[in-house]
Amino acid sequence: MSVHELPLLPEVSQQAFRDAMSGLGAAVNIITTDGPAGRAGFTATAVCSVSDTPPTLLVCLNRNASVWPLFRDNGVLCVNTLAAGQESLSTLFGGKTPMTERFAAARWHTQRSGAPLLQGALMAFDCTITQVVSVATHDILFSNVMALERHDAQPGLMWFDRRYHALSRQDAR
Ligand SMILES: NC(=O)C1=CN([C@@H]2O[C@H](COP(=O)(O)OP(=O)(O)OC[C@H]3O[C@@H](n4cnc5c(N)ncnc54)[C@H](O)[C@@H]3O)[C@@H](O)[C@H]2O)C=CC1
Ligand SMILES: Cc1cc2nc3c(=O)[nH]c(=O)nc-3n(C[C@H](O)[C@H](O)[C@H](O)COP(=O)(O)O)c2cc1C
Repeated sequence: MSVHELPLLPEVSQQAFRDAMSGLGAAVNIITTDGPAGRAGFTATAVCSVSDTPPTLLVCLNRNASVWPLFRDNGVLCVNTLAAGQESLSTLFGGKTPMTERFAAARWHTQRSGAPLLQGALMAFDCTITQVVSVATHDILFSNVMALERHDAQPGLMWFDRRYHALSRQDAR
């Protein structure tokens, strides 16, 4: 049977999709930017490795987010992967909190792109945005990694089943 002959099925609802996606565990990241448009950051689990040559990752950003125009205009970002114990930062950057309040809760420095790197993050990927593809409600920000910082002796942080879980290295057998 070709794809054109498949019977018409009812659409998968937004809620059914979200419920199913809640079963895909993911790392928790704070994505930051800075530049002519100003400083901004948001929490994201939709982050993925794309290629190692050149080192490329992607971040999915909802175009309705208040931070969206700042990422578009600055053209740089940093993926700060959170460690266990940094859950409150994730909540702060994932809500409706004013930007100054979000950044006041931690210490930051810069590397090559000028985007803020979080002191004490598990990993920081300092990037230039190389390509933006709009799909449905989100923009996919393809980004070239220009510099890296690692502090990965700490336990990791996962978002799974709509809550945080600490992930220790000893569990990985
Ligand atoms: N990719 C995204 O834009 C994500 C957005 N969120 C936002 O964080 C808040 C809390 O999320 P949860 O507690 O996990 O419960 P939830 O029921 O809103 O989401 C469950 C799962 O569905 C997916 N999801 C949620 N909203 C989405 C969106 N607008 N576009 C694409 N995928 C989406 C994510 O994988 C998420 O973990 C919600 O406001 C949600 O919209 C959370 C995770 C990813
Ligand atoms: C655990 C978690 C994961 C999230 N992942 C994403 C994501 O991958 N992409 C996205 O656009 N928004 C994601 N969000 C929502 C954004 O963090 C939120 O919309 C952002 O802080 C902008 O909010 P604002 O419009 O109030 O500034 C996530 C939120 C939480 C709590």
